[in-house]
Amino acid sequence: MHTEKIQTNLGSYRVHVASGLRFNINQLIEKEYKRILLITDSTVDKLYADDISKGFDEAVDILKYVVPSGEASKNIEEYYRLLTYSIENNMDRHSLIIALGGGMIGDLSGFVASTFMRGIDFIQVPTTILAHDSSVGGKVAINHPEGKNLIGSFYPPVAVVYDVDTLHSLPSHEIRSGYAEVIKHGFIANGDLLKDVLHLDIKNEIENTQLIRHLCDGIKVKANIVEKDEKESSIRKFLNFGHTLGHAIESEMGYGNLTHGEAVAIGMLFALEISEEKFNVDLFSSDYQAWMDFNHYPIKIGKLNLSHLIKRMKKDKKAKHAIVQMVLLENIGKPILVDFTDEELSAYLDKFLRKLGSN
Ligand SMILES: O=C(O)C(=O)C[C@@H](O)[C@H](O)[C@H](O)COP(=O)(O)O
Repeated sequence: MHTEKIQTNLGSYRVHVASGLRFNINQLIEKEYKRILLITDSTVDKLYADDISKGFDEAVDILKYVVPSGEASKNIEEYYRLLTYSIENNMDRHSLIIALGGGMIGDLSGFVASTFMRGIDFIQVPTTILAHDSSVGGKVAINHPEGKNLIGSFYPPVAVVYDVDTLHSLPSHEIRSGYAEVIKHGFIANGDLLKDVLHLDIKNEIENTQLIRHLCDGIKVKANIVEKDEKESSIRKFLNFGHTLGHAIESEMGYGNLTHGEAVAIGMLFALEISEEKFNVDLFSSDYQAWMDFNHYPIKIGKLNLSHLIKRMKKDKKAKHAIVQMVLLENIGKPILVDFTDEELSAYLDKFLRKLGSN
C-alpha cells in the first residue's frame, strides 16, 4: 500500500492507495463511528456501495444517499436535500460522511460535511482517476450556474482511501478527464511524469503499477504545494493551470457536457501556447496536442462565444478586481501567475478559438 501523509493547519490525514482497499475502510480510519452517511452517485452505487458496508461492524448504522451521476448534480438543491436528509436521519457531530465516487461526489459531500452542524468528519473514497486531484487538498464546493465551484470551503477529509481496482470500470471520457489532471501535475512540477504520460496510450487498459505510479506522482505534487499554501494565497494557484479557461468552457457549455478534465485539457493547451509565445520556450504544446488527438480528447467543441467566456473567466477565483489571472509556464516545472488586460486576453482567445474552429 502507498501512503502519503498530508500535514496542514486545518488537519492532517493520510492518502492510502492500493488495490482492494474499499473492503477495509474501517481499518484505515482512526476513530470509531456509530452512524455513517455514505454518499455516492447512481453509477457507483450499483458497483461498489455494498462493498463499503462489508468492512464495518454490523452495529454501525450505515445510511446511504444516492445522487444522480454527473457534474450537474453538484448544485445547491442537491446540497440542501443532503442536509435535510442528514437532519431527518439523526446524523450528529459524531457521525461520519463517506464520499464514494468521483470529484462531483467528493466536492458535494465534503461541502455538506463542512457545513452540517458546522463541520463533521468525512472521508474520501475516490473511484475516478480525476479524484487523485480533487480528493486531496481539502477544497470542497458546489457549482453556481455562473461559475464552477463558486460556493465552497477549505475542509480536509480525515482520510482518503483510494482503491485502484475501481478505476478499471471507468468509461473512456472519465479516463481522459483524469489523465488531464495527471499531465497537469507533470507540466507544473514533474517533467518525468509529463514525458511518461505524453507517451501513454490511455485508450488501452493501463496496468495497475503504472496507474498507481502516475496517481502517486500527482498526489505528491499536490501534497507538496498544499502543505505550503493550503488556502491558496500564493503557490496553490499553480494547481489551477488550465482551469481559468477550462472552468469557463465547462460552465458556458453547461455542466456535464464536457468532463472537467476534458475542459481543463483545452485550457492547458491555451495556456501552453500563450506561454510559448510570451517566454519564447518550447513546452511541447504540439506534442501535447498530438497526444490529445491520439487519445480522442475533444478539441473541436463547436462554437463558443468569446465575450461570454471572458465574462466567465473574470469570475474565476484567482481574478482580482475583474483582472483575469492565468497560470502560465516559464518552463516545464516553472509555473508563474500572469495578469491579462481585457484586450490582450481577447486577442489570445480569439486566435485560439479560431484555431480550434470554435469562433
Ligand atoms: O486543488 C487545487 O487548488 C486546484 O486548483 C486543483 C484543481 O485541479 C481542482 O479542479 C480544483 O477543485 C479547482 O479549484 P477552484 O478553486 O479553481 O475551483
